[in-house]
Amino acid sequence: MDRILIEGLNIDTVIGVYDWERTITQSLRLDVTLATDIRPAAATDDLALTLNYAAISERIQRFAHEHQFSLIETFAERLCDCLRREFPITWMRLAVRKPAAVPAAQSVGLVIERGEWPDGPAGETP
Ligand SMILES: Nc1nc2c(c(=O)[nH]1)N=C([C@H](O)[C@@H](O)CO)CN2
Repeated sequence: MDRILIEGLNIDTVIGVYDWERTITQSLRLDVTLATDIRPAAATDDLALTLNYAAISERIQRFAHEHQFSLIETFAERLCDCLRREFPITWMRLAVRKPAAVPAAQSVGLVIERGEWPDGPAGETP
């Protein structure tokens, strides 16, 4: 199965469990993988037949400005729900990194996968 990628998307949002974190915005860095068959769009050169990575990136930025979660877990789960409701995404992987959270670490974060992996050649895995 083909994949559309959005890598290293920086977003600013209110996120964190501590009082001081509720008064500031912090950066998260997102990597998004979206399973799709690119062949209909490639055959017709038509953006409407694929997942528009620009529109999805804008939606992610808007989502980040609209919400103020404590945990990156909640941010990730709710963002996947939102994107899967609004775009024809059958399967996605989302990595959320919070680079400034642990100074001794380059970044901390999580990866989740949601949806059904589309049928494909036997043995193919995400
Ligand atoms: N699994 C998680 N652990 C922690 C989170 C989180 O969102 N998920 N958040 C924090 C604090 O907000 C931290 O980022 C402040 O530096 C701690 N652990």
